[in-house]
Amino acid sequence: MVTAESTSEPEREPEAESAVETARAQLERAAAHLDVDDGIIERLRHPDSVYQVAIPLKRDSGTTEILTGYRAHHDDVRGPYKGGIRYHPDVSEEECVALSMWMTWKCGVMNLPFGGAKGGIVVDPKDLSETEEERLTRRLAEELRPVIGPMKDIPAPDMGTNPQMMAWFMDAYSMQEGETQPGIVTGKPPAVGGSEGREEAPGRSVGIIAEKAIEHYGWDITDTTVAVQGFGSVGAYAARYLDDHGASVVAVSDVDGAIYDPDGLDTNDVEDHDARPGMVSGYDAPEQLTNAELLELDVDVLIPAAIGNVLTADNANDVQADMIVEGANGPTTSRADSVFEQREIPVVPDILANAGGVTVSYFEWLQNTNRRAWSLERVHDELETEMLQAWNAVRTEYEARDVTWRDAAYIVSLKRIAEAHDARGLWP
Ligand SMILES: NC(=O)C1=CN([C@@H]2O[C@H](COP(=O)(O)OP(=O)(O)OC[C@H]3O[C@@H](n4cnc5c(N)ncnc54)[C@H](OP(=O)(O)O)[C@@H]3O)[C@@H](O)[C@H]2O)C=CC1
Ligand SMILES: O=C(O)CCC(=O)C(=O)O
Repeated sequence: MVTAESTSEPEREPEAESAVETARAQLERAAAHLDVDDGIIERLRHPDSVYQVAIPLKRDSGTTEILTGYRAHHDDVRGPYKGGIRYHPDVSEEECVALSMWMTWKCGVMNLPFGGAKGGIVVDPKDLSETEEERLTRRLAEELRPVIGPMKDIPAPDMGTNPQMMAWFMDAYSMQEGETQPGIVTGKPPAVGGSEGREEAPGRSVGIIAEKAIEHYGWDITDTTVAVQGFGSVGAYAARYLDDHGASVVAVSDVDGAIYDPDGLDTNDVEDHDARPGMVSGYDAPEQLTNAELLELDVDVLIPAAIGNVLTADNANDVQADMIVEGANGPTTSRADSVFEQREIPVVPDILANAGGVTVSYFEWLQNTNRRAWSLERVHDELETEMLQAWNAVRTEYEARDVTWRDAAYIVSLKRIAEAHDARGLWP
């Protein structure tokens, strides 16, 4: 006999795929298409090293707190480690490792002479005054000194960090070295050797790649609707780029929620995270939505550009967008990816779409090395050239092998990285 109890739906646990599990599953899928030594793949499943630091922060109130920081180095076979520093309460060793892996693939797909790193501090930046931010960032630069350097590991901004913090970081490192070392960090303000165009670069590249994908599917950008989760360095510039190029950006969000206008928002009128964090959800728009509702809007292009793991097995079947372009790092779990593949919803991956940030960081590092500053126009032109080259390389694999866009981007990158490992040797 079937009892009421046995027929009731078992409560489903939310999907709990970790960022490292996602990153490894993505690597293994791509590796299956290539003839790469198993030893190299096994090596690339792990970071080279992870450095953990305890950072004393003297609060304005006079009390001292000990915060935890990490710097994960994934691979440097093609050049110095490169990747951002994140200030966020959810930072963990595991997350830094996954993010460092994505940096390796990102630099590979862009053909940049860098490897992958990522770091962060477990802290809510909204709880820090400006003087606390400065003390914390200077101390981080001192703590990380043994593992960073302009030819060794070059940090940059990520979630919760900004150009001013990069200037403090550069100053603290330079004071320890006894000489000005602008090339220790990228994403600085132009006054201290930062590149014009770095701040908007990751969002701009998301816009450039989304435009190419729209063109690839034969859509008209002026008939394309877009929803963007997150309105910071990546989300705001991506939304504004697409808005300026004729798309209708109908929804954007911050941590507290989303705003929606079916006729299209004026994205230049909405204040972004850098201008004033948390202002999006307070904007006077026709409708307010939750972040979860934004992800399920019936739009042409969905751009998750805030945190990781937002598209999971739990909501992938409810996503109504016709295409996803990843602005954030790791917004899609591998199980959600499988659902999208089955539903024939293309997912243009983070390692290609948001790679404009590290690409302009590379330009900044070149400018620092040569002590020359490039014009904004030159940065924009060279970024566009690099993004189109990467897009063409990925599209070639996508069409030749009949794989997903993510697999295609990984294949481009992994080929280059495996070839470098092979050439440097030590593989049986
Ligand atoms: N900065 C860079 O150079 C690059 C960043 N990335 C990636 O892009 C993503 C965003 O980074 P970035 O734009 O720099 O970050 P920012 O700190 O500049 O902005 C983050 C935005 O996301 C919102 N947000 C934060 N938490 C949540 C949440 N739980 N749900 C919804 N929205 C949220 C913030 O809202 P609020 O304003 O309320 O805080 C803010 O609008 C990250 O995954 C990062 O790794 C990728 C390439 C380069
Ligand atoms: O500019 C950089 O070096 C890295 C930016 C970054 O952290 C990222 O692309 O995720």
